Amino acid sequence: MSDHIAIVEKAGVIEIQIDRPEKKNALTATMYRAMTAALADASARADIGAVLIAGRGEAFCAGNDLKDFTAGPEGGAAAFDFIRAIAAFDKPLVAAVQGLAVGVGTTMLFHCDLIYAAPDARFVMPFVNLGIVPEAGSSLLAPAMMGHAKAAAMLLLGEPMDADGADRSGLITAIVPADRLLDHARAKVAALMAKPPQALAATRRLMKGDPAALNARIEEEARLFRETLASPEAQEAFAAFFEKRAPVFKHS
Ligand SMILES: C/C=C/C(=O)SCCNC(=O)CCNC(=O)[C@H](O)C(C)(C)COP(=O)(O)OP(=O)(O)OC[C@H]1O[C@@H](n2cnc3c(N)ncnc32)[C@H](O)[C@@H]1OP(=O)(O)O
Repeated sequence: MSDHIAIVEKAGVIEIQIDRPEKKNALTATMYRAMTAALADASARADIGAVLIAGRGEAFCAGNDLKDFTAGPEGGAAAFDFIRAIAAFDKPLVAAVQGLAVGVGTTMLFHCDLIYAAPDARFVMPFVNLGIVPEAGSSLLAPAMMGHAKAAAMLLLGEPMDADGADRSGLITAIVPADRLLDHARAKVAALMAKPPQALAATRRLMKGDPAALNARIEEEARLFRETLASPEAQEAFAAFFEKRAPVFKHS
């Protein structure tokens, strides 16, 4: 359970609503655990047909809580459990994204089937800037989805991508006006729920293909992520964030 994750269940759909607007919906270990539990629940129950992920407030999700990353060697463990759960999730996943989607706020979307974004959506994967490496299989999925050159601007330079760019790159399904975003995403979930479930599940499995390469990449990323998290580069990047200053990286 988490105060900052609301689980809303209606008509065979579980909605995971990220609800920590004062921290731009940054995810703590407790929040990841609540999301992972909701996915496990949705997967296990025959009466649940789909999951919708949304963020309350002006941002979708500012990524991992950076304070949690400084919490010792276990920093990031709950995040990787969530990543494994969402990558292996076996029912349709729909996301509604407004405002910022940073780090895992973007990379979780690679595992969603339908992604609707408000015009102000901004997608950022700033791992290199933080002295760490990409996660959730994004080092494999981002180049595959948007091409190496666009993925490099996001993953090597840490450049943001706006809603139009994300629409052109195939990162999202469609742009929807902010005031209709959640209703639109819910209507698409309802449309999925009206489909023949066996055919829908089989089609989704076929579209995802053999998961072996993705799972291997997620684990390789996790290993490097743990290593880099403890590096002086990452420590400097996190300290700079909380001290509200630019980081200084040493070249030796
Ligand atoms: C396995 C997963 C890996 C990852 O996800 S790596 C990615 C981690 N995420 C980040 O690096 C994003 C860090 N946050 C930011 O860069 C900025 O924030 C934003 C661009 C998201 C928003 O900027 P602005 O609109 O100017 O808001 P603000 O004043 O910086 O943030 C409002 C409050 O939210 C806190 N906050 C925002 N993001 C995080 C975070 N990721 N971890 C912890 N706190 C965060 C801030 O510190 C501040 O708090 P206060 O009002 O107390 O100063």
